[in-house]
Amino acid sequence: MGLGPEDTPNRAAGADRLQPPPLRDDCFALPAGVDWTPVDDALALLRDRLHPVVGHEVLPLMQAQGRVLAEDVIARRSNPPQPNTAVDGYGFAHATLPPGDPVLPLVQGRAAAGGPFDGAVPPGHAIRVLTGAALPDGVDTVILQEDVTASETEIAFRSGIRPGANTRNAGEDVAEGDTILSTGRTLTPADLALVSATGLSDLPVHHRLRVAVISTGDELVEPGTPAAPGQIFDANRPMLLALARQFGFDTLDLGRIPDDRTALRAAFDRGAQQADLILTSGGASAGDEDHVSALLNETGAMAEWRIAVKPGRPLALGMWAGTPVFGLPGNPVAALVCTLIFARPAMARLAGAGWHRPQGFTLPAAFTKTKKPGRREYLRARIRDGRAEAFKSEGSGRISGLSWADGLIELPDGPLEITPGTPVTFLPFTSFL
Ligand SMILES: Nc1nc2c(c(=O)[nH]1)N[C@H]1C(S)=C(S)[C@@H](COP(=O)(O)OP(=O)(O)OC[C@H]3O[C@@H](n4cnc5c(N)ncnc54)[C@H](O)[C@@H]3O)O[C@H]1N2
Ligand code: MOO
Repeated sequence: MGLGPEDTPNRAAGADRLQPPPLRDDCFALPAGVDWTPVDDALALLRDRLHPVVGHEVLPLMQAQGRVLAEDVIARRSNPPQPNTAVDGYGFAHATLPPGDPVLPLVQGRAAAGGPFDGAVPPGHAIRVLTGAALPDGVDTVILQEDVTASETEIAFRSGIRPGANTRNAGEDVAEGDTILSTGRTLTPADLALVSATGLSDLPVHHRLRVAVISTGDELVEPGTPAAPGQIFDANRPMLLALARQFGFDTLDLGRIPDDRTALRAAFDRGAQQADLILTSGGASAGDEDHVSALLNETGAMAEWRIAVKPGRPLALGMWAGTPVFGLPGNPVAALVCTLIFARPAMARLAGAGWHRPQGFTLPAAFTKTKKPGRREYLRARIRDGRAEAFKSEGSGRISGLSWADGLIELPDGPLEITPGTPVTFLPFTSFL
Protein backbone atom coordinates (compact mmCIF):
# COMPACT_ATOMS: atom_id res chain seq x y z
CA MET A 1 0.00 0.00 0.00
CA GLY A 2 1.45 3.34 -1.01
CA LEU A 3 0.61 6.46 0.91
CA GLY A 4 2.25 9.12 -1.21
CA PRO A 5 0.94 12.69 -1.22
CA GLU A 6 -1.23 12.01 -4.28
CA ASP A 7 -3.27 9.35 -2.57
CA THR A 8 -3.41 10.94 0.85
CA PRO A 9 -7.12 11.47 1.51
CA ASN A 10 -8.50 14.98 1.61
CA ARG A 11 -9.65 16.09 5.01
CA ALA A 12 -13.28 17.19 5.09
CA ALA A 13 -12.57 19.91 7.63
CA GLY A 14 -11.42 22.54 5.14
CA ALA A 15 -9.25 23.04 2.11
CA ASP A 16 -6.79 25.25 4.00
CA ARG A 17 -5.83 22.39 6.27
CA LEU A 18 -2.31 21.15 5.84
CA GLN A 19 -2.15 17.72 4.35
CA PRO A 20 -0.20 15.19 6.38
CA PRO A 21 3.21 14.26 5.04
CA PRO A 22 3.58 10.92 3.25
CA LEU A 23 3.30 8.02 5.65
CA ARG A 24 5.31 4.91 5.36
CA ASP A 25 3.71 1.49 5.43
CA ASP A 26 5.99 0.48 8.22
CA CYS A 27 5.29 3.62 10.22
CA PHE A 28 4.93 1.84 13.49
CA ALA A 29 6.99 -1.24 12.76
CA LEU A 30 9.38 -2.19 15.49
CA PRO A 31 12.94 -3.24 14.73
CA ALA A 32 13.20 -6.92 13.70
CA GLY A 33 13.80 -9.34 16.52
CA VAL A 34 12.38 -7.07 19.18
CA ASP A 35 9.94 -8.84 21.42
CA TRP A 36 9.06 -6.61 24.36
CA THR A 37 9.73 -3.02 23.47
CA PRO A 38 10.96 -0.83 26.33
CA VAL A 39 8.72 2.19 26.97
CA ASP A 40 11.48 4.66 26.04
CA ASP A 41 12.07 2.94 22.70
CA ALA A 42 8.35 2.97 21.95
CA LEU A 43 8.21 6.68 22.76
CA ALA A 44 11.28 7.41 20.62
CA LEU A 45 9.63 5.64 17.68
CA LEU A 46 6.47 7.69 18.04
CA ARG A 47 8.49 10.87 18.35
CA ASP A 48 10.50 10.11 15.22
CA ARG A 49 7.68 8.88 13.02
CA LEU A 50 4.85 11.28 13.74
CA HIS A 51 4.69 14.85 12.50
CA PRO A 52 2.23 17.73 12.75
CA VAL A 53 -0.86 17.17 10.61
CA VAL A 54 -2.91 20.25 11.41
CA GLY A 55 -3.06 23.46 9.40
CA HIS A 56 -3.11 26.94 10.89
CA GLU A 57 -5.17 30.08 11.11
CA VAL A 58 -4.97 33.47 12.78
CA LEU A 59 -7.23 33.96 15.79
CA PRO A 60 -8.02 36.96 17.99
CA LEU A 61 -6.14 36.43 21.23
CA MET A 62 -9.39 36.27 23.19
CA GLN A 63 -10.16 33.01 21.38
CA ALA A 64 -6.69 31.52 21.46
CA GLN A 65 -6.55 29.94 24.91
CA GLY A 66 -5.55 26.27 24.69
CA ARG A 67 -4.47 26.57 21.05
CA VAL A 68 -1.01 25.60 19.86
CA LEU A 69 1.15 28.40 18.44
CA ALA A 70 2.09 27.90 14.81
CA GLU A 71 4.88 30.54 14.84
CA ASP A 72 7.11 32.27 17.34
CA VAL A 73 5.55 35.39 18.82
CA ILE A 74 7.65 38.58 18.90
CA ALA A 75 6.87 41.47 21.27
CA ARG A 76 5.72 44.55 19.36
CA ARG A 77 6.07 46.74 22.40
CA SER A 78 8.18 46.67 25.56
CA ASN A 79 6.63 45.85 28.90
CA PRO A 80 6.49 48.24 30.60
CA PRO A 81 6.50 50.52 27.58
CA GLN A 82 7.93 53.46 29.56
CA PRO A 83 9.52 53.97 32.99
CA ASN A 84 6.76 54.23 35.58
CA THR A 85 6.11 54.29 39.28
CA ALA A 86 5.41 51.09 41.20
CA VAL A 87 3.70 52.90 44.11
CA ASP A 88 1.55 55.87 45.04
CA GLY A 89 3.92 58.59 46.31
CA TYR A 90 6.09 61.49 45.18
CA GLY A 91 8.68 61.53 42.42
CA PHE A 92 11.90 63.55 42.08
CA ALA A 93 15.42 63.39 40.64
CA HIS A 94 17.60 61.58 43.16
CA ALA A 95 20.78 63.48 42.21
CA THR A 96 19.15 66.80 43.11
CA LEU A 97 18.22 65.86 46.69
CA PRO A 98 19.66 68.22 49.30
CA PRO A 99 21.88 66.78 52.05
CA GLY A 100 20.12 65.56 55.21
CA ASP A 101 16.37 64.89 55.53
CA PRO A 102 14.88 66.46 52.36
CA VAL A 103 12.05 68.96 52.29
CA LEU A 104 11.01 69.40 48.65
CA PRO A 105 8.62 71.90 47.09
CA LEU A 106 5.78 70.26 45.13
CA VAL A 107 5.10 71.19 41.53
CA GLN A 108 1.47 71.73 40.59
CA GLY A 109 -0.26 68.79 38.95
CA ARG A 110 0.29 65.08 39.16
CA ALA A 111 1.13 62.02 37.08
CA ALA A 112 -1.39 59.17 37.05
CA ALA A 113 -1.72 55.91 35.09
CA GLY A 114 -3.27 57.03 31.81
CA GLY A 115 -2.86 60.68 32.84
CA PRO A 116 0.78 61.66 32.26
CA PHE A 117 2.32 64.94 33.46
CA ASP A 118 3.26 66.97 30.44
CA GLY A 119 5.88 69.29 31.86
CA ALA A 120 9.27 68.65 33.44
CA VAL A 121 9.90 68.53 37.18
CA PRO A 122 12.64 71.07 38.09
CA PRO A 123 15.70 69.93 40.07
CA GLY A 124 15.07 69.81 43.80
CA HIS A 125 11.29 69.56 43.31
CA ALA A 126 8.85 66.70 43.74
CA ILE A 127 5.56 65.74 42.07
CA ARG A 128 2.59 63.66 43.16
CA VAL A 129 2.61 60.30 41.30
CA LEU A 130 0.15 57.41 41.31
CA THR A 131 0.96 53.73 40.71
CA GLY A 132 1.49 52.94 37.03
CA ALA A 133 2.05 56.57 35.98
CA ALA A 134 4.79 57.22 33.43
CA LEU A 135 7.66 58.98 35.20
CA PRO A 136 7.62 62.67 34.21
CA ASP A 137 10.78 64.24 32.84
CA GLY A 138 13.03 65.09 35.75
CA VAL A 139 11.90 62.12 37.89
CA ASP A 140 13.88 58.92 38.45
CA THR A 141 12.98 58.01 42.04
CA VAL A 142 9.72 57.74 43.97
CA ILE A 143 9.14 57.84 47.70
CA LEU A 144 6.19 55.93 49.12
CA GLN A 145 3.44 58.25 50.39
CA GLU A 146 3.48 56.38 53.73
CA ASP A 147 7.08 57.62 54.24
CA VAL A 148 6.23 61.27 53.69
CA THR A 149 4.75 64.16 55.62
CA ALA A 150 2.96 66.31 53.07
CA SER A 151 1.35 69.74 52.97
CA GLU A 152 -0.30 71.40 49.96
CA THR A 153 3.05 72.75 48.82
CA GLU A 154 5.86 70.54 50.21
CA ILE A 155 6.87 67.08 51.31
CA ALA A 156 9.38 66.05 53.97
CA PHE A 157 10.99 62.64 54.37
CA ARG A 158 14.00 60.92 55.92
CA SER A 159 17.26 60.72 54.00
CA GLY A 160 18.54 57.39 52.69
CA ILE A 161 16.27 56.51 49.78
CA ARG A 162 18.23 54.74 47.04
CA PRO A 163 18.30 56.08 43.46
CA GLY A 164 15.56 54.61 41.29
CA ALA A 165 13.58 53.36 44.30
CA ASN A 166 9.96 52.30 43.61
CA THR A 167 10.24 52.70 39.86
CA ARG A 168 10.05 50.21 36.97
CA ASN A 169 12.35 50.54 33.96
CA ALA A 170 11.02 50.50 30.42
CA GLY A 171 11.34 46.97 29.04
CA GLU A 172 12.53 45.50 32.33
CA ASP A 173 10.04 42.66 31.84
CA VAL A 174 10.07 42.26 28.05
CA ALA A 175 11.87 44.34 25.41
CA GLU A 176 10.32 45.10 22.04
CA GLY A 177 11.57 42.49 19.57
CA ASP A 178 12.01 39.76 22.18
CA THR A 179 10.62 36.32 21.35
CA ILE A 180 8.00 35.97 24.04
CA LEU A 181 6.46 32.61 23.07
CA SER A 182 7.76 29.84 20.84
CA THR A 183 6.15 27.72 18.15
CA GLY A 184 4.46 24.69 19.64
CA ARG A 185 3.47 26.42 22.86
CA THR A 186 -0.03 25.61 24.10
CA LEU A 187 -1.44 28.99 25.06
CA THR A 188 -2.29 29.54 28.72
CA PRO A 189 -4.36 32.35 30.20
CA ALA A 190 -1.10 33.98 31.37
CA ASP A 191 0.29 33.80 27.81
CA LEU A 192 -2.69 35.83 26.66
CA ALA A 193 -1.84 38.52 29.22
CA LEU A 194 1.74 38.60 27.94
CA VAL A 195 0.65 38.77 24.32
CA SER A 196 -1.80 41.57 24.98
CA ALA A 197 0.65 43.55 27.13
CA THR A 198 3.27 43.42 24.40
CA GLY A 199 1.03 44.87 21.76
CA LEU A 200 -0.43 41.92 19.86
CA SER A 201 -4.08 41.18 19.25
CA ASP A 202 -4.03 38.18 16.87
CA LEU A 203 -2.10 34.95 17.05
CA PRO A 204 -1.07 32.36 14.47
CA VAL A 205 -2.33 29.06 15.87
CA HIS A 206 -2.83 25.51 14.68
CA HIS A 207 -6.26 24.12 14.06
CA ARG A 208 -7.28 21.93 16.92
CA LEU A 209 -6.35 18.29 16.48
CA ARG A 210 -9.50 16.25 15.99
CA VAL A 211 -9.57 12.97 17.87
CA ALA A 212 -12.10 10.26 17.05
CA VAL A 213 -12.99 7.82 19.83
CA ILE A 214 -14.45 4.34 19.36
CA SER A 215 -15.29 1.68 21.93
CA THR A 216 -15.37 -1.86 20.65
CA GLY A 217 -16.96 -5.00 22.05
CA ASP A 218 -20.28 -6.86 21.90
CA GLU A 219 -20.50 -6.66 25.68
CA LEU A 220 -20.77 -2.86 25.79
CA VAL A 221 -23.98 -0.92 26.29
CA GLU A 222 -24.62 2.79 26.56
CA PRO A 223 -24.95 4.26 30.06
CA GLY A 224 -28.60 4.92 30.79
CA THR A 225 -29.84 1.93 28.80
CA PRO A 226 -30.74 -1.49 30.24
CA ALA A 227 -27.85 -3.93 30.60
CA ALA A 228 -28.51 -7.65 30.19
CA PRO A 229 -26.42 -10.22 32.03
CA GLY A 230 -23.01 -10.35 30.41
CA GLN A 231 -23.24 -6.76 29.26
CA ILE A 232 -21.29 -3.87 30.77
CA PHE A 233 -21.61 -0.13 30.46
CA ASP A 234 -19.09 1.57 28.22
CA ALA A 235 -16.59 3.19 30.59
CA ASN A 236 -13.74 3.94 28.21
CA ARG A 237 -15.50 6.17 25.71
CA PRO A 238 -16.66 8.84 28.17
CA MET A 239 -13.19 8.79 29.73
CA LEU A 240 -11.25 9.03 26.47
CA LEU A 241 -13.49 11.73 24.97
CA ALA A 242 -13.16 13.79 28.13
CA LEU A 243 -9.39 13.30 28.20
CA ALA A 244 -9.00 14.44 24.59
CA ARG A 245 -11.06 17.52 25.39
CA GLN A 246 -8.91 18.18 28.47
CA PHE A 247 -5.86 18.05 26.23
CA GLY A 248 -7.47 20.84 24.20
CA PHE A 249 -8.52 18.79 21.17
CA ASP A 250 -11.77 18.53 19.27
CA THR A 251 -13.47 15.19 19.56
CA LEU A 252 -15.56 13.01 17.30
CA ASP A 253 -17.61 10.40 19.14
CA LEU A 254 -17.90 7.37 16.87
CA GLY A 255 -19.81 5.40 19.46
CA ARG A 256 -19.77 1.74 20.41
CA ILE A 257 -18.97 -0.70 17.65
CA PRO A 258 -19.79 -4.38 18.09
CA ASP A 259 -17.26 -7.09 17.34
CA ASP A 260 -18.07 -6.92 13.67
CA ARG A 261 -15.52 -6.10 11.02
CA THR A 262 -17.88 -4.37 8.59
CA ALA A 263 -19.14 -2.00 11.27
CA LEU A 264 -15.64 -1.36 12.52
CA ARG A 265 -14.36 -0.75 9.00
CA ALA A 266 -17.12 1.85 8.45
CA ALA A 267 -16.23 3.56 11.74
CA PHE A 268 -12.55 3.65 10.79
CA ASP A 269 -13.46 5.12 7.39
CA ARG A 270 -15.46 7.88 9.07
CA GLY A 271 -12.72 8.52 11.59
CA ALA A 272 -10.08 8.76 8.87
CA GLN A 273 -12.20 11.21 6.87
CA GLN A 274 -13.22 13.45 9.72
CA ALA A 275 -10.44 13.22 12.30
CA ASP A 276 -6.68 13.39 12.59
CA LEU A 277 -6.29 10.45 14.95
CA ILE A 278 -8.46 7.51 15.97
CA LEU A 279 -8.45 6.11 19.49
CA THR A 280 -10.12 2.76 19.95
CA SER A 281 -10.30 0.62 23.04
CA GLY A 282 -10.79 -3.12 23.21
CA GLY A 283 -9.93 -5.78 20.69
CA ALA A 284 -6.29 -4.75 20.68
CA SER A 285 -4.76 -8.13 21.41
CA ALA A 286 -4.85 -11.20 19.21
CA GLY A 287 -7.96 -13.02 20.46
CA ASP A 288 -10.75 -14.34 18.21
CA GLU A 289 -12.78 -11.15 18.67
CA ASP A 290 -9.88 -8.74 18.50
CA HIS A 291 -11.05 -7.09 15.32
CA VAL A 292 -9.16 -3.84 15.75
CA SER A 293 -5.84 -5.56 15.37
CA ALA A 294 -7.21 -7.85 12.66
CA LEU A 295 -8.48 -4.95 10.57
CA LEU A 296 -5.36 -2.87 10.99
CA ASN A 297 -3.39 -5.93 9.96
CA GLU A 298 -5.51 -6.20 6.87
CA THR A 299 -4.47 -2.69 5.73
CA GLY A 300 -0.88 -3.85 5.91
CA ALA A 301 0.07 -1.00 8.20
CA MET A 302 -0.34 -2.43 11.65
CA ALA A 303 2.25 -3.06 14.27
CA GLU A 304 1.19 -4.93 17.34
CA TRP A 305 3.33 -3.43 19.98
CA ARG A 306 4.09 -5.60 22.90
CA ILE A 307 5.40 -2.99 25.22
CA ALA A 308 7.29 -3.80 28.39
CA VAL A 309 4.78 -1.93 30.49
CA LYS A 310 2.19 -2.74 33.10
CA PRO A 311 -0.66 -2.20 32.65
CA GLY A 312 -1.17 -1.99 28.91
CA ARG A 313 0.86 -4.66 27.21
CA PRO A 314 -1.10 -4.92 23.97
CA LEU A 315 -1.15 -1.67 22.01
CA ALA A 316 -2.15 -1.91 18.35
CA LEU A 317 -0.78 0.91 16.24
CA GLY A 318 -1.70 1.33 12.65
CA MET A 319 -2.70 3.61 9.83
CA TRP A 320 -6.19 3.69 8.38
CA ALA A 321 -6.32 5.62 5.10
CA GLY A 322 -3.47 7.78 6.30
CA THR A 323 -4.82 8.40 9.79
CA PRO A 324 -2.99 7.01 12.81
CA VAL A 325 -5.01 4.58 14.90
CA PHE A 326 -4.17 3.86 18.52
CA GLY A 327 -5.74 0.53 19.42
CA LEU A 328 -5.78 0.77 23.19
CA PRO A 329 -6.32 -2.22 25.45
CA GLY A 330 -9.89 -2.68 26.63
CA ASN A 331 -9.24 -2.76 30.34
CA PRO A 332 -10.01 0.80 31.48
CA VAL A 333 -6.90 1.17 33.60
CA ALA A 334 -4.68 0.02 30.74
CA ALA A 335 -6.63 2.24 28.33
CA LEU A 336 -6.01 5.31 30.48
CA VAL A 337 -2.35 4.56 31.18
CA CYS A 338 -1.64 3.88 27.49
CA THR A 339 -3.43 7.07 26.50
CA LEU A 340 -1.41 9.17 28.94
CA ILE A 341 1.94 7.56 28.33
CA PHE A 342 1.82 6.84 24.58
CA ALA A 343 -1.13 8.54 22.90
CA ARG A 344 -0.75 11.86 24.72
CA PRO A 345 2.73 12.70 23.40
CA ALA A 346 1.78 11.35 19.98
CA MET A 347 -1.28 13.61 19.90
CA ALA A 348 0.78 16.62 20.97
CA ARG A 349 3.18 15.95 18.12
CA LEU A 350 0.36 15.61 15.57
CA ALA A 351 -1.17 18.82 16.95
CA GLY A 352 2.03 20.79 16.33
CA ALA A 353 2.83 21.06 20.03
CA GLY A 354 6.16 19.27 19.91
CA TRP A 355 6.92 16.31 22.09
CA HIS A 356 5.09 16.21 25.39
CA ARG A 357 6.88 15.04 28.49
CA PRO A 358 4.99 14.90 31.78
CA GLN A 359 6.89 16.66 34.55
CA GLY A 360 6.99 14.40 37.58
CA PHE A 361 8.62 14.73 40.94
CA THR A 362 10.06 12.48 43.60
CA LEU A 363 8.21 11.63 46.77
CA PRO A 364 8.67 9.07 49.51
CA ALA A 365 6.47 6.01 49.01
CA ALA A 366 3.80 5.23 51.57
CA PHE A 367 3.57 1.56 50.55
CA THR A 368 5.46 -1.70 50.14
CA LYS A 369 5.99 -3.50 46.83
CA THR A 370 8.45 -5.84 45.18
CA LYS A 371 8.77 -4.85 41.53
CA LYS A 372 9.96 -7.36 38.97
CA PRO A 373 12.56 -6.41 36.35
CA GLY A 374 11.89 -6.13 32.62
CA ARG A 375 9.00 -3.70 32.42
CA ARG A 376 7.98 -0.24 33.48
CA GLU A 377 5.02 -0.08 35.82
CA TYR A 378 2.44 2.60 36.48
CA LEU A 379 0.48 2.54 39.72
CA ARG A 380 -2.58 4.60 40.43
CA ALA A 381 -1.44 6.98 43.13
CA ARG A 382 -2.23 10.02 45.18
CA ILE A 383 -0.36 12.28 47.59
CA ARG A 384 -1.26 12.32 51.23
CA ASP A 385 0.86 14.00 53.92
CA GLY A 386 3.74 14.44 51.46
CA ARG A 387 3.92 10.74 50.60
CA ALA A 388 2.80 8.80 47.55
CA GLU A 389 0.06 6.29 48.29
CA ALA A 390 -0.67 3.51 45.78
CA PHE A 391 -4.15 2.12 45.13
CA LYS A 392 -4.82 -1.11 47.03
CA SER A 393 -5.15 -3.18 43.84
CA GLU A 394 -3.25 -3.30 40.56
CA GLY A 395 -6.23 -4.93 38.79
CA SER A 396 -6.58 -3.44 35.31
CA GLY A 397 -10.37 -3.41 35.50
CA ARG A 398 -10.54 -1.56 38.83
CA ILE A 399 -11.94 1.71 37.54
CA SER A 400 -12.57 3.03 41.05
CA GLY A 401 -8.80 3.27 41.50
CA LEU A 402 -8.53 5.63 38.54
CA SER A 403 -11.06 7.90 40.11
CA TRP A 404 -9.34 7.58 43.52
CA ALA A 405 -5.97 8.60 42.07
CA ASP A 406 -4.50 12.07 41.45
CA GLY A 407 -1.77 10.69 39.23
CA LEU A 408 0.51 7.76 38.50
CA ILE A 409 3.63 6.45 40.17
CA GLU A 410 6.16 5.51 37.50
CA LEU A 411 8.42 2.64 38.49
CA PRO A 412 11.60 2.15 36.42
CA ASP A 413 12.20 -0.82 34.11
CA GLY A 414 14.58 -2.59 36.53
CA PRO A 415 13.77 -4.46 39.74
CA LEU A 416 12.90 -2.44 42.82
CA GLU A 417 12.16 -3.18 46.44
CA ILE A 418 9.87 -0.46 47.74
CA THR A 419 9.24 0.12 51.41
CA PRO A 420 7.73 3.18 53.11
CA GLY A 421 10.12 6.09 52.47
CA THR A 422 11.63 4.75 49.22
CA PRO A 423 11.76 7.65 46.71
CA VAL A 424 9.34 7.13 43.80
CA THR A 425 8.40 9.27 40.81
CA PHE A 426 4.91 10.75 40.93
CA LEU A 427 3.32 12.03 37.71
CA PRO A 428 0.25 14.13 38.55
CA PHE A 429 -2.61 13.72 36.07
CA THR A 430 -2.33 17.47 35.51
CA SER A 431 1.21 16.99 34.16
CA PHE A 432 -0.30 15.27 31.12
CA LEU A 433 -2.46 18.25 30.19
N1 LIG B 1 -4.24 -14.79 26.25
C1 LIG B 1 -4.09 -13.51 26.59
N2 LIG B 1 -5.14 -12.83 27.02
C2 LIG B 1 -5.00 -11.55 27.37
C3 LIG B 1 -3.72 -10.94 27.35
C4 LIG B 1 -2.63 -11.68 26.87
O1 LIG B 1 -1.49 -11.19 26.80
N3 LIG B 1 -2.86 -12.97 26.49
N4 LIG B 1 -3.58 -9.65 27.77
C5 LIG B 1 -4.57 -9.19 28.70
C6 LIG B 1 -4.41 -7.78 28.91
S1 LIG B 1 -3.08 -7.28 29.81
C7 LIG B 1 -5.33 -6.90 28.45
S2 LIG B 1 -5.20 -5.22 28.82
C8 LIG B 1 -6.46 -7.29 27.63
C9 LIG B 1 -6.48 -6.42 26.39
O2 LIG B 1 -7.31 -6.99 25.50
P1 LIG B 1 -8.13 -6.23 24.42
O3 LIG B 1 -7.56 -4.91 24.11
O4 LIG B 1 -8.28 -7.15 23.29
O5 LIG B 1 -9.49 -5.87 25.15
P2 LIG B 1 -10.80 -6.70 25.29
O6 LIG B 1 -10.47 -8.14 25.35
O7 LIG B 1 -11.72 -6.25 24.26
O8 LIG B 1 -11.25 -6.18 26.69
C10 LIG B 1 -10.51 -6.38 27.87
C11 LIG B 1 -11.41 -6.08 29.06
O9 LIG B 1 -11.80 -4.73 29.06
C12 LIG B 1 -13.23 -4.60 29.06
N5 LIG B 1 -13.59 -3.45 28.24
C13 LIG B 1 -13.36 -3.31 26.92
N6 LIG B 1 -13.85 -2.14 26.48
C14 LIG B 1 -14.41 -1.54 27.52
C15 LIG B 1 -15.10 -0.30 27.70
N7 LIG B 1 -15.27 0.54 26.68
N8 LIG B 1 -15.56 0.01 28.92
C16 LIG B 1 -15.38 -0.85 29.97
N9 LIG B 1 -14.72 -2.02 29.87
C17 LIG B 1 -14.26 -2.36 28.67
C18 LIG B 1 -13.69 -5.88 28.44
O10 LIG B 1 -15.02 -6.16 28.73
C19 LIG B 1 -12.71 -6.86 29.00
O11 LIG B 1 -13.08 -7.21 30.32
O12 LIG B 1 -6.36 -8.64 27.24
C20 LIG B 1 -6.01 -9.52 28.29
N10 LIG B 1 -6.10 -10.85 27.80
O1 MOO C 1 -2.92 -4.11 29.70
MO1 MOO C 1 -3.49 -5.25 30.71
O2 MOO C 1 -4.81 -4.42 31.44
O3 MOO C 1 -1.92 -4.83 31.34
O4 MOO C 1 -3.50 -5.64 32.31
